[in-house]
Amino acid sequence: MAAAELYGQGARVWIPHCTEVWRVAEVTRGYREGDDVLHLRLDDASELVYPVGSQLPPLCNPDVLCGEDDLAALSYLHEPAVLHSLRVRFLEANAIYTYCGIILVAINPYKQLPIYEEEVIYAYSGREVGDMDPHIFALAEEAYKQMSSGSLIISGESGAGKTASAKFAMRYFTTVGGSLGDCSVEEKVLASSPVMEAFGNAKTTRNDNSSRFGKYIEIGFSQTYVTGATIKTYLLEKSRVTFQVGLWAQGYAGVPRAWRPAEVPVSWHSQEKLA
Ligand SMILES: Nc1ncnc2c1ncn2[C@@H]1O[C@H](COP(=O)(O)OP(=O)(O)OP(=O)(O)O)[C@@H](O)[C@H]1O
Repeated sequence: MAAAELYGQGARVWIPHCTEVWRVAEVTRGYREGDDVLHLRLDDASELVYPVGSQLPPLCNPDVLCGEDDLAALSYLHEPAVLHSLRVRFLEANAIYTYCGIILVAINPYKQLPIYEEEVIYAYSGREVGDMDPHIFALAEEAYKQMSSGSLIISGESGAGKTASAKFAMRYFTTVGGSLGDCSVEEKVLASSPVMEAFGNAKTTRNDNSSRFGKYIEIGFSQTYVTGATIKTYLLEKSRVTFQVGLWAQGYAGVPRAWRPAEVPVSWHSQEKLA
């Protein structure tokens, strides 16, 4: 569709904003090919002449699509549309999960929500993705069905909730899979998390219980029963190696070399301290 049609009078667009990140504005004078400005009215009724440069601002989706549980259903899929949809779902419906095609986007609610109980697990068991609200259990069910080839890749910035999501998925597998004979296997699998965290986690400014390395967790099944799990660690990010601030300040004096962060020479730390 031509730009003049899309940016006609009354069309709504997103414009960047210094504190709100994106703000909605309405086109007050239809755009014509070659115009170098767009006449807009913001939601507080103030008028704005917006320089379009080489790119027109992103268009808003129709209100009816707001809060859709799959971002792929949006007419316009761009940063402000994604952020707005996730925000509306989170604030208005307390919905922390949203699909984006086969990907599940999760927002860390930083509080316990009543959506992980056993009855919720059984509600998702045997269902197809899309039958129910987006949920980590829906993806876990999908992986459980595929069994031999299913993997869940959980990524996100520090504190996003990767470890928590992995634990919810493990709880799902051990609940729907149960175990054959030795009924404590699933408890052992779940109980491995605190042990791993005792060795491998540390408090950072982003997360009180931040993982220092990635984990590849392989859950073994015999038919549909959980028989055990193996955890391989990987990606020990050097930037994630922690140290005590006091030691930093002393330039690691007296600290064995093996205990110092390897990637930064001690002298650098000393200079940093002096700076
Ligand atoms: N769905 C959730 N419901 C409630 N609390 C959550 C949820 N997801 C994460 N949290 C909480 O948020 C905090 C950070 O989560 P988590 O440790 O899983 O982050 P992470 O992505 O693994 O971080 P890092 O990369 O630093 O290890 C934890 O205290 C966790 O309990």
